[in-house]
Amino acid sequence: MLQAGVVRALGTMSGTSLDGVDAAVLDTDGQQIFGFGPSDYRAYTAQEQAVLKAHLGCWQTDDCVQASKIVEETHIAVMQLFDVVDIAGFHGQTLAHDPGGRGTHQCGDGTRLAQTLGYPVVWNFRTADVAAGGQGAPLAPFYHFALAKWIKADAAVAFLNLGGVGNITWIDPACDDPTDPGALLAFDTGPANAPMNDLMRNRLGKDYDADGAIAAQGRCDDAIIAAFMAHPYFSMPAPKSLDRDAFKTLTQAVSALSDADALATLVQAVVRSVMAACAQCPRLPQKLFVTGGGRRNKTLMSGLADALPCDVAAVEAVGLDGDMIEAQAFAYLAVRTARGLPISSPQTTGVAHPMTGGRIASAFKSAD
Ligand SMILES: Nc1ncnc2c1ncn2[C@@H]1O[C@H](COP(=O)(O)OP(=O)(O)OP(=O)(O)O)[C@@H](O)[C@H]1O
Ligand SMILES: CC(=O)N[C@H]1[C@@H]2OC[C@@H](O2)[C@@H](O)[C@@H]1O[C@H](C)C(=O)O
Repeated sequence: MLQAGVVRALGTMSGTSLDGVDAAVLDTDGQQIFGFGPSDYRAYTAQEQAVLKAHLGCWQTDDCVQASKIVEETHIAVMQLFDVVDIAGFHGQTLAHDPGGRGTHQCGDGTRLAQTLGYPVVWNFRTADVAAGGQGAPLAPFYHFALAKWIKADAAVAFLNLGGVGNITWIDPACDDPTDPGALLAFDTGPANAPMNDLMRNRLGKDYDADGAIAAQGRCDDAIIAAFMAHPYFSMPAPKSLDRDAFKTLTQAVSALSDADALATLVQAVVRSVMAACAQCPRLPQKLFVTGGGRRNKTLMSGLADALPCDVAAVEAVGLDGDMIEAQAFAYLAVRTARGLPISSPQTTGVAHPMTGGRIASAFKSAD
């Protein structure tokens, strides 16, 4: 049983970029943020990454034993570096996501983590929402709402996460609770780093286009962008969510271009999808705070700043750590789950009512 009041929660995230495990400590009561603790990161080796990639699209636990083992062991290794943890949130690795069809699948067993680490671990965050008719994603938005309060935002703001996939949360900080109908609107914007990373890996054997340096040399192919923006996803009303590889046609379309032109085109695809996302927000945010590894891509950041009619800045501008927001989010959601508070709502996943979610794995093996 979690003690009352503010607790020390450790959150972990292994995102769709497949780059590694982020882990971060948050002091919270499940509603307010009281402070940030230490954080750490464990990169996947090229071999581990290849195994995870080979299991993308896998739905059955029995078919992804090797991937689950990698996810569990890397998480345990990084989580063991932290002391004084009251509870942890373990997202796992999304291998497949099809909320309107087969569901959503994050691999990794939270019970193994809890029993090894000796504290309760909340996991399986997305399944209940999908079972109730929601998208199961994005789930960071309630944490983004708490962050808007933490930075004392006094006008509408948005957080844009640029991971493998992009997602945005628009927030009205005048509201008191994230489940208030007008408090926020959140959804996946489109592909972000995943297509660029895949291109870098396949063509140049590198993880990513550091700082967007190669993209900066290229020219965007406008016909490819026009075809990309005609995808029905962009006119679908929010909330909505995406699987990592939902835009395979974009990857195929740039395959005949030079490295620089292909990357410049993929950067522009992100910029245009974020423009479309801003147009779907209830009103223009005064500021757009960018989090996730994509904020380090200078070509992408200057593309966003040029294209959007609002201020664009990395979250570091307001004293936050853009590498750790998602890990902190799962620390926050773990405490909400332990306290019986909702973690999703009609405005975040499209589920009919605010929903609790997540399973709590106890540190102790059950007697049977
Ligand atoms: N210096 C850099 N220049 C360009 N891109 C970068 C740089 N550093 C990181 N990135 C990009 O950010 C990615 C990692 O981002 P992040 O950690 O936010 O992804 P993630 O945790 O998988 O996210 P999500 O769960 O949101 O998909 C890298 O794979 C790379 O594409
Ligand atoms: C199914 C899934 O894992 N989705 C991820 C992915 O990565 C970014 C975007 O797509 C977002 O919807 C989500 O992650 C973040 C942490 C979220 O749930 O808010």
